[in-house]
Amino acid sequence: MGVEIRVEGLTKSFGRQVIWQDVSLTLPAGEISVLLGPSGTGKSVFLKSLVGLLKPDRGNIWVGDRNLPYLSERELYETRKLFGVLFQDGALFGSMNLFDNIAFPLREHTNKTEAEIKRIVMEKMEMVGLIGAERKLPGEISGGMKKRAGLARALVLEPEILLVDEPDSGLDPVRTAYLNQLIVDLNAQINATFLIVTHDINTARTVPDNIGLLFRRELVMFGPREMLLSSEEPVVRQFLNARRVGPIGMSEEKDVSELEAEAKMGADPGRLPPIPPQLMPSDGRIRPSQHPPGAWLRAHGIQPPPGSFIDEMGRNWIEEWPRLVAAQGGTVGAAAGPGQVPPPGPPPQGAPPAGGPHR
Ligand SMILES: Nc1ncnc2c1ncn2[C@@H]1O[C@H](COP(=O)(O)OP(=O)(O)OP(=O)(O)O)[C@@H](O)[C@H]1O
Repeated sequence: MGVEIRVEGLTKSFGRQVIWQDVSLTLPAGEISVLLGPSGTGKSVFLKSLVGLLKPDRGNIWVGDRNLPYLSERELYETRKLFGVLFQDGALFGSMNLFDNIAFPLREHTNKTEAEIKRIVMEKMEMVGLIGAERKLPGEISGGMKKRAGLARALVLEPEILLVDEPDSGLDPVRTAYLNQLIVDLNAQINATFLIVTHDINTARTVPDNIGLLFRRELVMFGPREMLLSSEEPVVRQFLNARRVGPIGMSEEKDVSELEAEAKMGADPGRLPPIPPQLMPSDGRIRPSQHPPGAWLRAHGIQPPPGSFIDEMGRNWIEEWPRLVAAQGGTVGAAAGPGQVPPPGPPPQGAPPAGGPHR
C-alpha cells in the first residue's frame, strides 16, 4: 500500500551554504508527488536526505513510525529496503548486462535462489517493457531504455516508496511521455508512495497527485495538484506556467530593480491556463490512490479556469468520472481522501481565495 513519509522542519546545509531550511511536507501513502524547483535549489539533496544518503542538520523524516535521521546504521539499512531509487543517470554498472544490473539488489540483499531471481527480474523487465534486452550492456541501449532498466532495478525489492530523480533528463518529449505513462502504470500496479523530481512542466501538470516547489532555500508550497495549478502565488504561477514574468530570474532570483521594471512595464503574468486532466493508467482504470478530478477545488469553493479537465478528445473528466467509478464496481480511487481535502480551517498557504474568480 505504500508508506507515508512525513518531513518536519528539515534543514540541510553544506558548510555555510544553506540548501533549504524548515521544509515540512507529507507524502501521502500510495500517492504520486512531484518536486519542482529551479536548478540548484536542492531537489536531489532532498531525495538523498529522504533515503538517508545525506544527513539533515535538523528536522525529522518519519518513514512510517521510524525517524530516519535518528536511526542506528543497522535500522537505517533495514529502512532503506523500503525504498527504490532511480538516480538521474540510471546509475547502471557499465560492465554488467541489463539482467545482471537489475538482479544486483536481489543478489546483494536477499538469499533468493537464482531461479527466484530470474523470475523476479523477468517480471520487472516485463513491467518496464524491456523483455528481449536482458543481455544488452548499458552502453548499447538508448537513454530511455537506461531509465527503464533503472526503474526495473528500483522495483526488484518490492519498494513501498519509489524516488525518481529527473526521469525526463536527456529524453525527447515522446520518450518522456512514454516514461510518464509507465510511472502512472507502475503506481497503479504497486501502489507505492512515489516522489519524482522533474523539470518537465508537462509531467508536473499531468502526472502527480501532489506538487511541491522549492525556491529561495524554502519549500514555497506543497499540496494537491489542483491547489498548485490554480494558485496565484507568483513563484508557483510562474514556474508551473513556464513564464519569464515573475520572481524567478535567469540565476535563480530576480533582484528588486528587475521586478520593479517588470511592474512598471505592466508585465502581466497572464491568465491561468486550464487544468489538464490527470494522466490515467493505460488500462483506463482509476489508481487506488487517485482522487476525483475537481475534488480539491470543489472542497475549497474554487472555480477552475475555463476548459479545465477536458482532454484532447473533448471529454470532460469531471463528467466521465462517475461512469469510470461505476465501471470499476463503485468503490475505487481515493475518493475525497486526506491528500486532497484538508480538514476544516483556513485555506492552505497560497491557495486562491475561496470562490474567487481566476484572472
Ligand atoms: N555532497 C555535496 N557537498 C557539497 N555541496 C553539495 C553536495 N551535494 C549537492 N551540493 C550542492 O547543493 C546544491 C543543490 O544541489 P542539487 O543537485 O540538489 O540541486 P537540484 O535542485 O537537484 O539541481 P538540478 O535541478 O540542476 O539537478 C548545489 O549548489 C550543489 O552544489
